Amino acid sequence: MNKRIPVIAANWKMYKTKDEALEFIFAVNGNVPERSQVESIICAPAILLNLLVKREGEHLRIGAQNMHYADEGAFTGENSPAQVKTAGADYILIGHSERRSYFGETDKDVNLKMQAAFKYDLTPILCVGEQLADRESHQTKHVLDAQLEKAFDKIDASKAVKTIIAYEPVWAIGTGKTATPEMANDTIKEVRAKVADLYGSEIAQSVRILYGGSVKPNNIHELLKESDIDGALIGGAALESNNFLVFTDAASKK
Ligand SMILES: O=C(CO)COP(=O)(O)O
Repeated sequence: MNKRIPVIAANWKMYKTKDEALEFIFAVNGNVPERSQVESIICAPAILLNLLVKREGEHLRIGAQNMHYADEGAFTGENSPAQVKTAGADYILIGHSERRSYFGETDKDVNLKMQAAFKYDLTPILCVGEQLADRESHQTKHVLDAQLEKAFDKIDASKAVKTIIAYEPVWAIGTGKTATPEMANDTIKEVRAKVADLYGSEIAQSVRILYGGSVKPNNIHELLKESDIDGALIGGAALESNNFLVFTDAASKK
């Protein structure tokens, strides 16, 4: 089995002005580990993509947070996959729980975006996660399996293996409640088992699966010690350049 290269992805959500984005990128560029050690990614608002791409150093990469699945069309306010790609982004967040809950994104939309990502050679960071009520009623596995099955519909194995999956329990996002490292690892093992179900164990062992939800500089090390946690997708704490470097440094030691 090849070693899975850890991934640290910042999800900036709707934060940072142009000047704040520039300040961040100048602070981290040149200080992130080599890409052979860690994939360091900033998922930025679409309007900042090009600005950041122009300044990304050798080892930092830029991703978008959302796109439409259509090639083009009359969809006011949306960005197409080709626009994201030609802005220079390499990654695309798909199915973040905030997109699902505030913007009505369905599993069908998620699947169409997955297909569009591969069509335009963007690496998807596919977000899945259960609500608190799902966990309390022991439905976590059922909910995650359904999200994964639908997201990977019509995606062949050669593409699936390139997908980065982010397991983000919805109850842990922005709440300060982190899943314990053991709980996160156990659930990520279930996610990996579902990928094995869909594509076989070799592919499941190669796919990177991240944890997301209230990751902070003081819990990243514990999380990364777990066998199946291949990195993190981080919101609030990754808005600080110093923290981002703590995260990428921690991942370089995995
Ligand atoms: O939604 C998240 C990353 O996509 C997690 O956000 P927080 O790290 O702020 O909890």
